[in-house]
Amino acid sequence: MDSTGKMKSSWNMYIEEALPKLESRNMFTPLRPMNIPIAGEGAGEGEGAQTKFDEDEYQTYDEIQPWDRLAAQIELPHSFFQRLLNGVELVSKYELQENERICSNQETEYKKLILFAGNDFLGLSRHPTIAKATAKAAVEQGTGPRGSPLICGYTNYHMALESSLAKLKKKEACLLCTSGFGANMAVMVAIGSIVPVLCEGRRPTKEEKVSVFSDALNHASIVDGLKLADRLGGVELFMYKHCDMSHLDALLTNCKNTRKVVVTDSLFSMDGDIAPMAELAQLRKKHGFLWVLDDAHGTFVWGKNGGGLAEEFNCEYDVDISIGTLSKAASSLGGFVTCSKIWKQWIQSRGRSFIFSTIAPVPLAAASYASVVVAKKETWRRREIQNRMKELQALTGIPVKSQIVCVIIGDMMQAIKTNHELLKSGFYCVAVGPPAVAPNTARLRLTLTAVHTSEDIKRLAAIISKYVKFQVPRSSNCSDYITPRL
Ligand SMILES: Cc1ncc(COP(=O)(O)O)c(C=O)c1O
Repeated sequence: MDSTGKMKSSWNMYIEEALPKLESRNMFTPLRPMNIPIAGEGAGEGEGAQTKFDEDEYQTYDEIQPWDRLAAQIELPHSFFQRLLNGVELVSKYELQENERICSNQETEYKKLILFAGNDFLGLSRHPTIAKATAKAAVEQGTGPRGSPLICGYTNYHMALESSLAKLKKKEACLLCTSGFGANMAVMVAIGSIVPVLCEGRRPTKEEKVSVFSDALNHASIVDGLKLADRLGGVELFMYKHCDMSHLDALLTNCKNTRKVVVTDSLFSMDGDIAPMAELAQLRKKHGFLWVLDDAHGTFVWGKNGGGLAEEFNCEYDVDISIGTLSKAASSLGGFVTCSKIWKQWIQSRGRSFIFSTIAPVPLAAASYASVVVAKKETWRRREIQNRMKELQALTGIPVKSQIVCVIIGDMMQAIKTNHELLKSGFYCVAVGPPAVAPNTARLRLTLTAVHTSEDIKRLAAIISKYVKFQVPRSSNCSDYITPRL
């Protein structure tokens, strides 16, 4: 039992066994809290400590405001726009040089387009409350943190942000990382280092290893993190077919190791489909694995409070480690890991991409904190995304599962052609082809946001319906794709 009377998980006991071994080898790394002195007349010693993080002081709005629309717009240099129409997506050395020339030329003519390719799902990038919080922090505390979090870069802003994220995800603790990519790498490497630390130099037996089961379409940062974890010699890796719970169940059943981890994206960034959350929770009950969820695209967008897809599917307490990013719906920068206190200690001591990297500058930590507050309170943003999803599905017949809509076209040339029609009509989105996605599944990746209007969707749907003739169900395309991409 722990101090709250709850049964301790076997994974927590395992980490508890490993942590003292780190401590005895001086490899345990505590965070060092500190403040940056506030600038300005009359700001004396200790002023930094008085920075207040009171959610009620952040102004929020009940509906869309004029500035919100800017978050859905983008301007392209005219000559680049022309080149896109001429097929610049087919990247060659010449195209690279040409784009560099355009970048350095400072053009004066720009083409304004409606953006359907970004990850600013809530449209927070132009929110005045967030801009104000960012500017205030920059003026008062500058652009530091001046060092990595284990040296001198962990400020009261970072601490407040961690607490707000842990609360949002209903977890004991949170660890900020440089990016979502770094957060995934840190968790995978930390998992991979448990057995080597426990074995203290001895080669582990096959049964002693941690078995990690990863969805075939997981993000590149999970794939790369697992490759590094594998090199440490303490894990055995299994890839299961994309979102295929029968395959995962069979692999888990056949695996005789006692320590198992399942890692999956919650919302797949190139396919727009959602992991079968309820079934994963059921399988966790059956097999007792550690569930690691990368909720990069779900956080702030899904769930009543914006807690993400685990909140949406009512399985927040089944997820053991929830990873997120502040670079998408929060419209800032940085990654984070929410978990138990003991896992946080382990990850901050073993996750090399956390240890050896600086986290967000103070103004961006302030921006992220303001985003968390605004995202939680402005619930209309989540509602509007759902409305846009329903409208697009009703108008096109495309099964819209999330705010990321993947229109599979198959042939890359056809995908580029359709994209040109969208560009001509004033929409910016991207055509994605292999190797980023499986062969013959070239697609348009569209992202819907809270600041798109019904009128945008109507116009977009009219073009898509006219040109996309090769729609095939997404799930059937990828379920057999088990080769890790890139
Ligand atoms: C599923 C997923 N995880 C992690 C990341 C990395 O996040 P970041 O951009 O903060 O490094 C991304 C970004 O594309 C992503 O799509």
